Amino acid sequence: MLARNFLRISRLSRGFATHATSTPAPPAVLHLKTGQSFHGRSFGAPKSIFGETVFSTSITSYTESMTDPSYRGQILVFTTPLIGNYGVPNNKAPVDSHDVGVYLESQGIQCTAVVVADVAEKFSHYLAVESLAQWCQRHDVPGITGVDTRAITRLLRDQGTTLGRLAIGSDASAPAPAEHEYWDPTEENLVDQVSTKEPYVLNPSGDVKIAVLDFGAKANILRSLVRRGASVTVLPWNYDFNKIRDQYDGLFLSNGPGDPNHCTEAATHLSKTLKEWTKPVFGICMGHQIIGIAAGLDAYRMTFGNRGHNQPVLALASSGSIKAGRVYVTSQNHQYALKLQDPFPAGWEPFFINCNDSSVEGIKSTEDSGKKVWGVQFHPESAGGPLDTIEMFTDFLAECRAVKLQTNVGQSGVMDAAKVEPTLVQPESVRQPIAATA
Ligand SMILES: NC(=O)CC[C@H](N)C(=O)O
Repeated sequence: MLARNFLRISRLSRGFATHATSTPAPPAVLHLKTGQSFHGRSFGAPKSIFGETVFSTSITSYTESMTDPSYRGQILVFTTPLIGNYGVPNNKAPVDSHDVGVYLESQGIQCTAVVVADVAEKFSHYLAVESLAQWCQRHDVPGITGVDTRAITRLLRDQGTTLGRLAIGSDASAPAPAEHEYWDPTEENLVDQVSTKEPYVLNPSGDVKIAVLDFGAKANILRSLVRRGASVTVLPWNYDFNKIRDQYDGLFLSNGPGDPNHCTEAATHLSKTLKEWTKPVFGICMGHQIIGIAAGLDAYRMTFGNRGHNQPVLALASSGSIKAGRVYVTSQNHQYALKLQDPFPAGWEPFFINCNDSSVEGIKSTEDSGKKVWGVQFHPESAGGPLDTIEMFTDFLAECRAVKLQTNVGQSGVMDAAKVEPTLVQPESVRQPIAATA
């Protein structure tokens, strides 16, 4: 009893640790390519970087947002003024064949830098092991605090997502970069940088076999499939699934960073799949955009995108747990969207629409198309954000199980496992280290 209390007290006191530094933080400036500069103080890594400046309206879950691979190349501005007050938990989960070895959304910080009005130097949470500043320092990611994030957000909202430079220390007194010096991450294929290089399998004994095309999958997408009993084979984003599709009961396309138009190779493979294969397909965010492109829709760049955990979407059709006419509050992080066109390509219909800006939030195959395909622009897996649409994973797997049952009826043997041999490697060893983005 005494020992338990002692453990509890020592855990609590660690949670209330303060990390005020004795030396004053170096100066920092956020320059925008459009000519505005915001002066503040540096925290995290003392390193200057370029990136694409975006804002998120999420109130909590800075740890999940910052480890979401879709933020690759981006300078993330939090509209919530106080960030860091619950610190950062340990991110190293036991690695086994059921899990991806992390508690957060990937191995490390994915965004290029963070911008906050007031970084919390004191943090308090029973799981916290370090402050936001210490975590950023350890991952070589710079931050700026003491800037007017409301003013920055209003600018970005009006002029759109803007290229930026975070200048730290002596760089902060240098003039702003010339326009041509700004680095535009969207010119690169960021998906190729974050996708797994080798296939790997999670939960190989699961009763239903799902292939995941990894465009930069958040860990909670993989967890959400595994925890519902699926065996999950994670494939590189440009893997031609058609070569092995007969071995699988369903195909899933993940989220991912950057411009979906860099991933036409995946869309080409997928259009073949959609023409020749009738098993269930589900895509989230980048995955949804790739499904849309394969279906014949266009993806366009939005002015400032949607980033936050409070985005309302209206369901236009019923499917599984989703009821037409209902509004669901969702987690989002995207800059691109599918263009709404009338009519929609034959065999497809809009599934969700955003209540704020009327952008397309989901598409699905029509009942009479003979297909079972769904794409959603938002993140049903949450992490962070509301769980209003989490049962879409259950719906997808229920459809996969139903199709598997039908397929197996009348067949003598089990499916031919010899045709595909994805190597079972522990996720840790296949995840790429976070490369410097400056
Ligand atoms: N979260 C995502 O998958 C984002 C998709 C794409 N990179 C976009 O910004 O629109």
